[in-house]
Amino acid sequence: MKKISLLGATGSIGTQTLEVIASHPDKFSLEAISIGKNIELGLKQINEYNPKLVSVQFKEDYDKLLNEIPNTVKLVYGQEGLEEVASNNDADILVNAVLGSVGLAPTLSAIKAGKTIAIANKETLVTAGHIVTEEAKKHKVDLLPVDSEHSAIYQCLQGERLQEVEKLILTASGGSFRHLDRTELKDVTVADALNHPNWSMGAKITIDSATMMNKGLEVIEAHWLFNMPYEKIAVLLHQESIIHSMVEFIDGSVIAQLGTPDMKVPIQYALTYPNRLQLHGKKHLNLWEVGKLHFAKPSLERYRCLYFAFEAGSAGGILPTVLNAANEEAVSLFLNGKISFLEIEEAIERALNEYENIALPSLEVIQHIDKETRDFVRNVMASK
Ligand SMILES: NC(=O)C1=CN([C@@H]2O[C@H](COP(=O)(O)OP(=O)(O)OC[C@H]3O[C@@H](n4cnc5c(N)ncnc54)[C@H](OP(=O)(O)O)[C@@H]3O)[C@@H](O)[C@H]2O)C=CC1
Ligand SMILES: CC(=O)[C@@H](O)[C@H](O)COP(=O)(O)O
Ligand SMILES: [Mn+2]
Repeated sequence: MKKISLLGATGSIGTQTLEVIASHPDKFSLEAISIGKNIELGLKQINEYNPKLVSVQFKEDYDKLLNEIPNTVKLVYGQEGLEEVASNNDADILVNAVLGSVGLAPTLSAIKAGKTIAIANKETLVTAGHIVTEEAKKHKVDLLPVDSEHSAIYQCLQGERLQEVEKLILTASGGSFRHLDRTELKDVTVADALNHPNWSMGAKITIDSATMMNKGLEVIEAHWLFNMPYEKIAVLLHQESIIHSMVEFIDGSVIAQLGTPDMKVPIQYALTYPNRLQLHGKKHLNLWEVGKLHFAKPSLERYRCLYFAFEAGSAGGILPTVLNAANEEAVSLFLNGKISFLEIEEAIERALNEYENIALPSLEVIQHIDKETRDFVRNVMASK
């Protein structure tokens, strides 16, 4: 029986993780969950899954929930609550499916507690990849990718040697505006941007897919997870999202991982690794029905965010932190109707131009610059 704790239980990855857990009650049990603002769903999850430890984001919700949950459940809240769910319980594995760089401190707590981490929370690796991977190495903790592309690459690399890799090829759907050129992006709406062609996901990552910052963050995530230089990471437009990513080797062989777009596959693989389990209710890929797959080279002029991510990632230091924080803030402003779609990339470019680089930033510096960048983006976009 594998004991699981889950950060971000009420989100898109979180709810799918709970479904995977529920579908194999003989294999998995749930120890602890964190909930953000969605207390109604969180309460349902507590009653259905009966975790021993629950964290909520806000003190007001903590006070409210105390009288509504069984007294066998320990309730905690805030940043410390996230860290407790990540580390202070009997779980063997933490699924980190929280959104944003708020996931960094709990990830480090889980590593120090020796928990294996199934990581969906890519912002944590982008903002502090050198610290997270160093700590994981030091504490001999496995970081198992949940992101579909990185899970695909992880699967392609089984039994292979990293030094025989020529290139990691991350596939990208192109997002909700892939059929539009830049002049047509001026007046696109939030509702249009949230309409991803292939995946049903949380709002922030869906906007990231539309700007292609998602792929940019994934390039940096791949750099850290697979210890691969940026020159050996490439992005390929693939509109069907059936090939989840590929690895090219020095002899010219290319190994790919394919499947229908369904996040339960990489979630479950991270929970069962190195084994596999039946995935209940899944429609398997039928290439006879699919017929054709399409590929194209993404233009870095069209997808500015992908360009910024390659630049910031390659420069390293504090710039990936700035990139991530500026993006988180700009996407939030866009979702709240405060800025336009194209202003997301404008905000990120301004933030990147604002900072002198700092080599090998400490955790404290990262946390400071993360906050400062968010303030900068809010102020600069409000004063336009
Ligand atoms: N969705 C997908 O298919 C994929 C997602 N990912 C990555 O997984 C992560 C989660 O994405 P997704 O599930 O789509 O996101 P969602 O927005 O659907 O869910 C985010 C979760 O985090 C919680 N949360 C958000 N902010 C805070 C906070 N400040 N403190 C505590 N909890 C918080 C939310 O709580 P609440 O809703 O209760 O407020 C929710 O449980 C992201 O890093 C994303 O890039 C990677 C690959 C695919
Ligand atoms: C499901 C998943 O892993 C997402 O990150 C997905 O890749 C988004 O799709 P695109 O970024 O390719 O549009
Ligand atoms: Mn992905």
